[in-house]
Amino acid sequence: MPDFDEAIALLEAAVSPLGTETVSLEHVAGRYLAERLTARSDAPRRDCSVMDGYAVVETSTQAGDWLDCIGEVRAGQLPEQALEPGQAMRIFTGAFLPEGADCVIMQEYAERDGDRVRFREGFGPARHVRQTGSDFRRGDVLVPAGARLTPQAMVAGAAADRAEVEVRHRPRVAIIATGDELVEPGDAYADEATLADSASYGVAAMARAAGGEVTYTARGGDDLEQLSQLAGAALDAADCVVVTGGASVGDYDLARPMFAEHGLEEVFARLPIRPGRPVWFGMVQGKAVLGLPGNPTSAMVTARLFLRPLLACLQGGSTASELAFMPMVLGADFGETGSRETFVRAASGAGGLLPLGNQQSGAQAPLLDAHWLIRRPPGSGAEQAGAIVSALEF
Ligand SMILES: Nc1nc2c(c(=O)[nH]1)N[C@H]1C(S)=C(S)[C@@H](COP(=O)(O)OP(=O)(O)OC[C@H]3O[C@@H](n4cnc5c(N)ncnc54)[C@H](O)[C@@H]3O)O[C@H]1N2
Ligand code: MOO
Repeated sequence: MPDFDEAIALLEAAVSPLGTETVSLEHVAGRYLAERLTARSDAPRRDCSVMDGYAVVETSTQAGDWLDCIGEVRAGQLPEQALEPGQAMRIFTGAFLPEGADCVIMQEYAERDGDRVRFREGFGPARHVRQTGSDFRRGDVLVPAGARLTPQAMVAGAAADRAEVEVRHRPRVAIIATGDELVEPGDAYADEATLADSASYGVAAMARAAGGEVTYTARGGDDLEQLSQLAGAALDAADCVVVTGGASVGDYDLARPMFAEHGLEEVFARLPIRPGRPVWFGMVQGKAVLGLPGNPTSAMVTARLFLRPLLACLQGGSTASELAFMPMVLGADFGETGSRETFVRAASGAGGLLPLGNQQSGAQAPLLDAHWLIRRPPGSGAEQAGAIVSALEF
């Protein structure tokens, strides 16, 4: 049985990125780049002012001395003349410095008298100039291929000065919830034997947030023939299929059997992790199929640990960027976590991460506060508040 890291490596090796398309910059937020975006010019293109004020030659400017004011320059204009020592030019934030100038004095220090200007003590020493190329140079890679266009990356992407960019297709995701007891939320209260299907709503939301497009959803009872039909329809409608429930070893656990006649090639099934031991992954007709445990907390933890990396791989991204565990301070004591590698659900508090009191796989309400997963190696002992733990944003 592979461990968690080995399972992720197996998943990454099995999945190839989807094709690409050219999309206008306006519509690429959240998409993964299929090409790298390089700078077409320096930024700034010339030395420019970061303040509203006066451009001067620093060494020839003393507090109290009058300078000749020779015109002005605004953002979007090229300066019309060079500056000599003893002169100043009115300048505004973002405007290019005239040739000869090397410093901008904020207008708050200026006393203007017609064509003359002088400055009060205390205007230095900051020069208030952004140097040519101090942001980036022509030819620099601003966003690498495989990067996701996050809101921050959109700024760099747009600064690359391209109207259209090549991105990966969004993965079409099918989600099938299995279990006789499941009904659509809204229908459960009237029948005691039923349960609102909650897990697939969380999984769908996570798939969308990770760039997926949910093109097919279905709920199936514990009936192999019916489930097999749903599996076929899901494979037709999507690039990858997620199944919740039916993953374990019970007589009615049919998630893997329902893909058998479609040609399931198992990559892994059952992992030594908690929660989520029954998680499984395989390829069917070249499409990825991920099986998550039905217990809602287990489903969401395994969706975070496997679905997000899977969707990143399909979009040309890396599993590593989705699984960026980081050192975090523990805000409260907690006990030993047992022989399986454990992903403890935690809230964030002022003093660090706070493991939730309810760590049951079937928990639903506590997920609201579960913003972190603390990764505990197999056999980890008790830990005290203040310890540094490895954690992943959930
Ligand atoms: N003998 C064994 N029994 C179990 C094992 C095992 O190794 N040996 N593993 C346990 C573990 S761990 C988990 S996790 C569960 C998950 O198994 P399944 O994936 O087969 O899940 P189900 O049996 O279908 O459902 C479990 C639980 O969750 C509820 N559920 C299912 N789907 C949803 C949904 N979409 N929304 C809300 N709730 C859902 C379902 O009613 C059950 O209560 O198996 C253990 N058993
Ligand atoms: O592995 Mo299950 O997900 O613990 O309850």
